[in-house]
Amino acid sequence: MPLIAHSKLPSFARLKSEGEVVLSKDRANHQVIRELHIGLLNLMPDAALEATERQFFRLIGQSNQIAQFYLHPFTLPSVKRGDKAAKHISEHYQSFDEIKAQGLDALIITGAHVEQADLKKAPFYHDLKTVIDWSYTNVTSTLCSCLATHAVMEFRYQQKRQAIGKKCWGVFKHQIADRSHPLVSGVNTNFNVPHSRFNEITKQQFAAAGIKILVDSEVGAHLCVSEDLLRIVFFQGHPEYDTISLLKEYKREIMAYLSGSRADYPIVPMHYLGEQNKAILNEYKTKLIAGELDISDFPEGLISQTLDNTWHDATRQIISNWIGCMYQTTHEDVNKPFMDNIDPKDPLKLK
Ligand SMILES: CC(C)(COP(=O)(O)OP(=O)(O)OC[C@H]1O[C@@H](n2cnc3c(N)ncnc32)[C@H](O)[C@@H]1OP(=O)(O)O)[C@@H](O)C(=O)NCCC(=O)NCCSC(=O)CCC(=O)O
Ligand SMILES: N[C@@H](CCO)C(=O)O
Repeated sequence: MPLIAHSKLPSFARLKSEGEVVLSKDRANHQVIRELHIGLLNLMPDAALEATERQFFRLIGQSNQIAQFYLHPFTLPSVKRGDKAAKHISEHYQSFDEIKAQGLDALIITGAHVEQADLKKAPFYHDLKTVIDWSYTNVTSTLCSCLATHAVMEFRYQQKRQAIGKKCWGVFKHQIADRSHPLVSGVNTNFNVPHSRFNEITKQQFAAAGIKILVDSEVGAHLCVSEDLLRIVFFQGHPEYDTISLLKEYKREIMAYLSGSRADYPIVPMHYLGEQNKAILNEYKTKLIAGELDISDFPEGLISQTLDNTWHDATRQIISNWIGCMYQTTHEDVNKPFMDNIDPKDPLKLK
């Protein structure tokens, strides 16, 4: 929530010059206080569909205890679904036409499980492009996660993602590359983010497209913003992941090994597990391969008790900053992206 500079106390000006959100009394008196409407385009596979809803809903809810958020989940009909997920979607999700009629202040687009680099082969390619085109002109800010970042880079900036050659999988150290942007205000200078991907947009590609890198890491850029510094926010990692998400993916890979759909036994996600948990999983592997245990013995319950989460605080702060930046610029009418005095080329007046 922004501070109101209701007196000439020098600290207000000082904080404002440091990038904190400080409103003048006049601006505060005229600000429209209303609820916010945020869309969630959920492209995650069936098994992760509802967990992903909860991850993003939780982050939005925790970002501010006073503002009121209406969340609008939707998906694309071109994503193939099983019966259970299809029922959930038909009962609880809106259609894209309903979303357009409703109007959104902000949109989150999740990642999706598409391993091949060429996004054109994804069944939802054209539908996703339609949503992204609509959102750029109708929504104040769109936050893209992982594959959605790759898709926007291809659709809007002609930068195609590239196969890394192995899976970037684990929890990695990140550093803030530009401490002056309000999206990273109040975030620790170093923090961790989970990644789970076979593909990447390189730092050179972001730079060539005029995209600003705000958070960087040993596995590449994570948090970036479009040239106007707000309208598209890119995550390349999965900062929304639950503590247990990578363990569930690891178990899925062991199941793939057992069924013969992958040749090698998976290595554990990097920098995610302590020594004791690695030892437990190593012993499990030995006994599984020897036929003494099966997949039902996978020690998920035991390991989950001591898994660390070293990314959630930073993610919540970034989401809170994103909501704040969006609220300061969005129009009173949810169907218009910006207030009349806002320049869409520089909505935060940072240039
Ligand atoms: C790994 C699985 C298959 C696990 O699902 P399962 O149904 O097998 O889980 P389970 O062990 O049977 O447990 C079911 C319980 O766990 C919950 N659950 C399921 N998945 C979860 C997750 N990821 N995080 C947290 N909780 C999760 C369910 O809601 C359910 O909770 P209740 O029992 O309480 O209801 C799934 O999470 C999944 O598909 N994850 C992959 C997501 C993904 O593809 N991410 C990468 C995007 S990659 C990208 O964007 C780009 C890729 C690239 O370009 O290379
Ligand atoms: N951006 C608006 C709030 C949303 O209507 C304002 O600051 O008045």
